[in-house]
Formats: sequence, C-alpha cells, structure tokens
Amino acid sequence: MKFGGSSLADASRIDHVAQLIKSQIGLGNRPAAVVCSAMGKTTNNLLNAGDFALEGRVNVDALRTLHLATIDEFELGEHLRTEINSLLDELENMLSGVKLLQELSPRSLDMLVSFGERMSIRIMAARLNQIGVPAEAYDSWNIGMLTDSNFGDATVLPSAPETIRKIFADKIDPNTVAIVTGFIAHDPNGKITTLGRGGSDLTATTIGAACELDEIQVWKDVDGIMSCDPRMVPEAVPISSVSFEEASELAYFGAKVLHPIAMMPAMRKRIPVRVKNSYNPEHPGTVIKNREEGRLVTAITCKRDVQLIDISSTRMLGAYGFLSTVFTAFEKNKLSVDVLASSEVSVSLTLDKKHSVYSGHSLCDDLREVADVKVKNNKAIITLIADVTRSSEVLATVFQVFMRQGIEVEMLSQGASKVNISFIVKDDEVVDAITYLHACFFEDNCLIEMPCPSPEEEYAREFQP
Ligand SMILES: Nc1ncnc2c1ncn2[C@@H]1O[C@H](COP(=O)(O)OP(=O)(O)O)[C@@H](O)[C@H]1O
Ligand SMILES: N[C@@H](CC(=O)OP(=O)(O)O)C(=O)O
Repeated sequence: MKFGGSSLADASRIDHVAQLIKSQIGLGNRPAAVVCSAMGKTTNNLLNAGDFALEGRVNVDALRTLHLATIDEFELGEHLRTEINSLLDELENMLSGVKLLQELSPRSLDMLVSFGERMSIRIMAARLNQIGVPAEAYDSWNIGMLTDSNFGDATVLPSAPETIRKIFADKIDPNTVAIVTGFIAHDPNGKITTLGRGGSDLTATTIGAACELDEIQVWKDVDGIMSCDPRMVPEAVPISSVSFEEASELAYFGAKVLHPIAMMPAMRKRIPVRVKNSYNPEHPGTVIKNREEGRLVTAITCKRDVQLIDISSTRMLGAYGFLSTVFTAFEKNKLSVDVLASSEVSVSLTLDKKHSVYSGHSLCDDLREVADVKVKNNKAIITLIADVTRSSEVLATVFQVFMRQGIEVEMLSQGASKVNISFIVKDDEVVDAITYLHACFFEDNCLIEMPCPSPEEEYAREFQP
C-alpha cells in the first residue's frame, strides 16, 4: 500500500490512514509494506525553504509546526518528538550551510527533500503501534532501495529488486508492518537520491514487484484514474480499468496522478496496480492490468507550456543524414523529445519546460549549419489515450470539435504506441479544447451534434479584431 502526500496532509489524515491499514488487516489484507510520501505539501515547502536559504533566510517553523502538532495531537511520545526534532535540527543546519555557501546542487536538493519522507514514516509507524498494529519505520535504503547517482531523477539499480526480496524474506517480521520512505533512496556511495517528483509510486511498485505481491495499491485523494484531470474538468469520471501501457502514457503525457515510470516494475511481473481513494476507501478505484478491448477513448490529458521546435533542412531535398544530424544534436544536449512529426526535409518536435531551448544547452547553435530552427513558445500537448486501431473515428470527432471552436492544431502525432494520439495547440486554448473533447467522448454532450453556427456567427468569428 502506498499513501501519497494528499492522503497524509495532517494529523487527522495520518490517523485516518492508520485506521484504514488496521481495518484492512482485520479483513485479512495485511500489507507486506506501506510506502509513505511526505505529509501534504512538505516536499514543495522543503524546496521553497532551500530557495529562501539561498536568499539568506533560514526558516523551518511551518515544517516543525506541522510535524510536531501531529505528534502532540495523538501524544505519540517524547522519544518520537526527540527523533523528529533532531531531523528538523539537521534540516535547519543544512539550510544554514546553504545560506553560507550560496550553493544548492542536485545532490544537496535530494538531501534537502529527503527530510519529508524521513519524518512521515516515523510518525505513521508510531501511530500504528499506538492503535495496536505492530509497525516499524524503515528509510528505504535499509530495505535495499539503491539507485544510480543521477540526483533528482535517479534510476533504481537492476540489482535492487533481488536485495529487497531477500531483506523482506529474511529480515522483516511478517507480523510487523514495514513503513517505508517513498521517493528517496541511496546511491552506491551512500548519498541520498530521489526518483523524481511523485516517485513514491515507483518505490511502491519496485517493492511490490520485487516481492511478487498479489496487488500494489496506490492510495490517492481521487476515486482512481479519471477520464481527465478533475481540477480542469469537474465532470471527469473514474475509469474502472486501464492497461499498463495506457497508464504509462497518461502519466508521461501530463496526468499528475501517477509517476511516469512507476508502471514498469509491475508491468514486467504482470502485477495489477490499483489506484484507490483514501477519502473513499469503499470505492473500487482503477485497476491497472492487461488491456481490455472495446473502448474508443479511455482518458484525455495534457502537458502545458511546452515549446514547439520546427527544424527545416537547408540542404537539397533528398539529402541523407538530416535526421541523424538532428538527433545527434539532441543526444549531445541530453534532450528528450515528447512528440515528433517529420517530412523528408523538416522535423517538428516538442520539448517540455525543463528542457526548453532557453535552459542553457546549445541545440540551436549545433543545428545552425544544416537547418533553420524556429522555436514557438506557449504550446500545449493534448493527448488522447485511445484505441488507435479506430483512429479515424477519434480524429473525425476531434477535428469537428476543433473546427467548430476555431482551435487550430499545429502538429499531430499518432506514434508507434497503440494508445496515444497527440495534438499540439496554443496553450491558452487547452482548457477549452479539453472541456469540449471531454463533453464529446465522456458526457454524451457533443458539440458536433449541435446546430451549425449561423452565417452571422461565422462572419463575426472570422472578422473579429
Ligand atoms: N487523470 C487523472 N485522474 C486522477 N487524478 C488526476 C488526473 N490528472 C490529474 N490528477 C490529479 O492527481 C491528483 C492525485 O495525485 P497526487 O496529488 O500526486 O496524489 P498523491 O500525493 O496522493 O500521490 C488528484 O488530486 C488529481 O487532481
Ligand atoms: N513527496 C514527493 C514524492 C511523492 O511521490 O509524493 P506524492 O505521493 O505526494 O505525489 C513529491 O512530492 O514529489
């Protein structure tokens, strides 16, 4: 079972999750491990504290208040209070170091954010013990979570699952619930790393797959994976089941509900992952397993604020080696492309904000010799997770909706994935576009069945200043 920050926002939520684990054990569903994220928005607050330290201010008061108030609310004891206070003191010292050195490297950032999960697991284990569920807190490296040294976005070492399996088999008492830090790990030198934002999902699937469990449960604040981000489209509905591939594409193309590569370990071992709502535990949520046929569109997602890059060859038509030159430049600059469309003499592709051409790399310079490069900002990718074998049906509906709404598609991609059709539109049109598409595919409220606009309306739209 994995509980994210949204399920662990404050003392009452910690208690609610502890009671939920206890009731599951009562029903015979004892979790092999419980993976916890940091409480509420703690990771963001730690990152902000780092920025403030660089500006000369060191302040951990809000973090101290949240964690100590939770301990005091349930009288979890002086021993835990001392333990958490000493973690907070360590954090404060670290921030003083950042203030003095004026330096916050990716390695230091990983150390900084690690305090959130290191505190939450200790509090959760204490509350469980207090309500009669034997539990022990583990920093994940003590159960074998080792990664490479790519700070901020580390990859789990191939040897880690076997170590985890052995530790669970030989060292962890099956009658005691192991409460494990999500998101953080150690590199082979014992330095703290992180798996990228939202990485606790990946910790859970790594442990679940290593121990070959029956099911991996990821508990959130929504009734499972929804047809769309419910913050963008309140009419979004939960989906009862999606395939591993659909869930991965959804996460990769912007749905904040899951970590993009969290599905991988479970997919390799074909272990179902269930997304459930800790605020509504009776709801069955979404099960992620093998593909089910028969659905045209499963979900809609978007990635906002991306750059569209048009690269046109300055050489003759038919000159070979163009694509190879383009992709060598991307490799050299360690840039990963999201969506791509090409002709013989041009390539259009998108880069997300963290890879933007203004973030210090030399892509444009590297391509100047062979191509004209045009960078267009403020674009968004809308992705439909759909049955690509019925793409004409999907595309016909999408383009009728867009045509009616005057939304222009600047690029379109239907790649090798059998579940993903992506459109690039202007970022400021994305909410409207998704709302209309959602109405069409999920709400039986399709604009294209509405009467055509009158000639006056058409004229007004076309000639509006
Ligand atoms: N397609 C989607 N389905 C469900 N939730 C989504 C989707 N897209 C975005 N979200 C957002 O993801 C949130 C849950 O993810 P997150 O906040 O990371 O949870 P946690 O912190 O518990 O891991 C939801 O509150 C919801 O607003
Ligand atoms: N606390 C980390 C890791 C994580 O997975 O969090 P959550 O489960 O709340 O998305 C983060 O905020 O990125």
